[in-house]
Amino acid sequence: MSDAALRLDGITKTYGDVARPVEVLRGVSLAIQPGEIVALVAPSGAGKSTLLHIAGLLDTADAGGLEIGGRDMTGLSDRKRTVVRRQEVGFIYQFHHLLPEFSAAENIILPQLANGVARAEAEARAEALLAEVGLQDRGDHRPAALSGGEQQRAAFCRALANEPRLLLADEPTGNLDPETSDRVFAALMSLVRGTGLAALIATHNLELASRMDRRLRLEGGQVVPA
Ligand SMILES: Nc1ncnc2c1ncn2[C@@H]1O[C@H](COP(=O)(O)OP(=O)(O)OP(=O)(O)O)[C@@H](O)[C@H]1O
Repeated sequence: MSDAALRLDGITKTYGDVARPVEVLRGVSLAIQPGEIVALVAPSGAGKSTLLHIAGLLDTADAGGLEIGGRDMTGLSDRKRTVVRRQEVGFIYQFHHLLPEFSAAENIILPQLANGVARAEAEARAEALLAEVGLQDRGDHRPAALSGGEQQRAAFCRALANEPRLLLADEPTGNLDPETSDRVFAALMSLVRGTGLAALIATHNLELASRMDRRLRLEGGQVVPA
């Protein structure tokens, strides 16, 4: 069997101080295989952002094991964590976080340049990704000139720009109206399916969760099948 794209083993995380600890993750274990799209369903405040940030190397756990693509991430230097994050992980947030002063295409090109991709290649990839989500004519527009759904589709392209092994999404359609959310989610699923990468997608929307391969619930600081 191939290595899991993501493996968490007994991850714990507590915020606050000794007098008033907030135990958010109490031993989270999960594995996601390449090509799998997994929903993470959790009530507000259950710790889903904390879990995604740890999985994506944006935060560190207090204890537990973390592997990305079969490689142990515990004990890596900050510099190495940054390199792995840039090369292997794509992030999508509830709000797009596109850079406002750059066009949609530039937002997809820049992370590639930061990763050492040649400009012409980065431009071609941005164009291809934008076309896949129906934004082939909007690459020159800045985020402010795009609708909410278009901004989010551009953000999907940016997350996939460096061909990550793992996609982590935190309520990717959470700020869109139901109809737009539905269309934008379909674009995301088709993009992800086209690449065969592994995805962990947090959502409150049970209908969207039902369209993924598998569902996990984060409850009481632990992850269980939903
Ligand atoms: N830096 C922090 N210091 C103290 N407590 C924190 C910190 N960050 C998060 N928390 C607490 O940890 C818990 C989990 O937060 P987290 O943001 O991971 O939840 P969530 O499931 O993503 O919630 P939501 O769906 O509302 O965004 C919450 O009770 C939150 O108040």
